[in-house]
Amino acid sequence: MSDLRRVCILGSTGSIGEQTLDIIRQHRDRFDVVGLSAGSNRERVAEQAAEFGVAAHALAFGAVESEALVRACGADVVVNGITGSVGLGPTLAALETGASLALANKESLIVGADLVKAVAAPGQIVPVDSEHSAIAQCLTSGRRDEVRRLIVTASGGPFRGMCRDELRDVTPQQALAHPTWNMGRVVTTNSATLVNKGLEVIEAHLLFDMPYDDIDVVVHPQSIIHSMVEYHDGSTIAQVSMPDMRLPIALGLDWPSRIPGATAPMDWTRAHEWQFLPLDDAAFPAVTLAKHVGKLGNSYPAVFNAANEEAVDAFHDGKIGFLDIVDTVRAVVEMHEPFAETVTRESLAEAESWARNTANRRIDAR
Ligand SMILES: NC(=O)C1=CN([C@@H]2O[C@H](COP(=O)(O)OP(=O)(O)OC[C@H]3O[C@@H](n4cnc5c(N)ncnc54)[C@H](OP(=O)(O)O)[C@@H]3O)[C@@H](O)[C@H]2O)C=CC1
Ligand SMILES: CC(=O)[C@@H](O)[C@H](O)COP(=O)(O)O
Ligand SMILES: [Mn+2]
Repeated sequence: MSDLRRVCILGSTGSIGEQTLDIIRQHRDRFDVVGLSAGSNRERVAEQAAEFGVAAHALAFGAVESEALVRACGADVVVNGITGSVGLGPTLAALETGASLALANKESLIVGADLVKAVAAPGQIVPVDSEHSAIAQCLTSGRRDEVRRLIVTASGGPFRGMCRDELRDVTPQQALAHPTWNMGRVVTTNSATLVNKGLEVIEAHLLFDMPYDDIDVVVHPQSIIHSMVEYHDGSTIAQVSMPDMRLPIALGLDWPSRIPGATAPMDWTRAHEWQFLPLDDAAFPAVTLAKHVGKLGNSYPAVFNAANEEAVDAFHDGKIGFLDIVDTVRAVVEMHEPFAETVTRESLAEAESWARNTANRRIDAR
């Protein structure tokens, strides 16, 4: 029996997926790829399968097929790098198999919070999102009952420093020019609106059981400090590294072991400065809105996310302006009434479908 760690990569053709394969390419003596899935990019998946020796029956396309793959491939660790709330089924499937879940697909945890937490064993979800990986690393410095606050850092995105009026006419191309990270289209747009930071506050609450009022956001344009934990003795522990997702992905593959050379270390011989700024809530209200839906719970976070996914598409299709993204999300959230007292897969699907239709009706009426 081989002692290689068996890895299944969902969303293998995307930014997270490709970077996961980069790490495995350097460490073939530690990892074996046993499954690959994507949305539609068959050509790239075929190339990856040939390079990593993955059998044709261990390739899947689409969310439902990814779920079946996870159940069949016998992975020790499943990397969920799918984009969007379609990642929920695969996340639940991975947890049900008992595999470790290296979670980049934050949407699945946020929309399916109660369902995901009901099936996840303690420590089974290893966050790959850079801020949450940072917090997980910082949390090893003290006891949980000694933690006072989590401080989630935000780059501020490409429009940092702009007021609402200046944001009105920014273009999709400008929104995709992230100052520090090279990522897929949805998460990059969400960074520009700060919806990503809102989702990350909910993600932090769910992963680390911290009350919303003890989770702060601070703008740190350099993306070198990936987040921080403040302890009750006044000490703050920060995780510092270059903005390179290969570090949190590598930790996700074999937590808590570290993989040598996952990223280039900081160069401390060079002068550089770090800035910390308060969030401009008037220009970027998405974080406050996300905290509000997080506190409401039930299907509200799913509705927030689904409306945002529709609005992001509409923005890139030229149907709405940049400010309309969060305005649409807010309007849909304000109209929402949960379909059930207790969340189920069915009630979530119903709420998401309602949110998408409501968002699109509002978008089309413009
Ligand atoms: N990129 C990053 O640095 C970071 C990303 N994340 C999170 O990781 C996730 C992935 O982001 P990112 O890699 O940037 O996104 P990308 O858009 O680059 O990649 C998305 C991947 O998901 C696949 N996919 C899309 N739809 C489906 C579907 N219905 N079924 C199966 N697979 C599907 C795509 O396949 P195809 O190519 O065939 O369309 C692609 O492989 C997101 O949740 C994001 O928020 C979090 C932190 C950092
Ligand atoms: C790399 C990563 O984790 C992204 O989710 C990142 O957080 C985006 O940066 P900002 O949302 O801070 O602009
Ligand atoms: Mn992040």
